[in-house]
Amino acid sequence: MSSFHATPATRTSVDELLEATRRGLDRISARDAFAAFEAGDVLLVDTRYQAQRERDGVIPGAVLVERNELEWRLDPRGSHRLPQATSHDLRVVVLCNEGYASSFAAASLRQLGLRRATDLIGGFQAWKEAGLPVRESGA
Ligand SMILES: O=S(=O)([O-])[S-]
Repeated sequence: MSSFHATPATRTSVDELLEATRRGLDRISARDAFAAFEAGDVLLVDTRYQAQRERDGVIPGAVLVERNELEWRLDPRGSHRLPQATSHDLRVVVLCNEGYASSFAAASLRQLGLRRATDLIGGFQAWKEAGLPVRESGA
């Protein structure tokens, strides 16, 4: 009977992977993201879970896309794309709760050709702590 032995070619820790991923992103602070959002220059994409949104609120004007749908909703060539996802030049700022998962998410969008995709440093928590606009989820 044969057995399967997976031998990883390399072993990278998640911290190393995160650091390497972030080298390819020009991450943005909450205040700078807000300014760009106010200027109509970014699409803010909130990938937090519904439970997090219900607990902490949402950013008015941010688009809600759960992480598992992100690539399908943002690919400008995809049949399931958001109406806003019309160009690879779109400046997308992905946010999660604290700004970890969003770095991997933004890197994935870059692989789709969204060359300006990045993520929000500190995530929603940093946004809220900076006193930037938040409203209740569902309000
Ligand atoms: O844990 S997280 O903030 O990266 S979603």
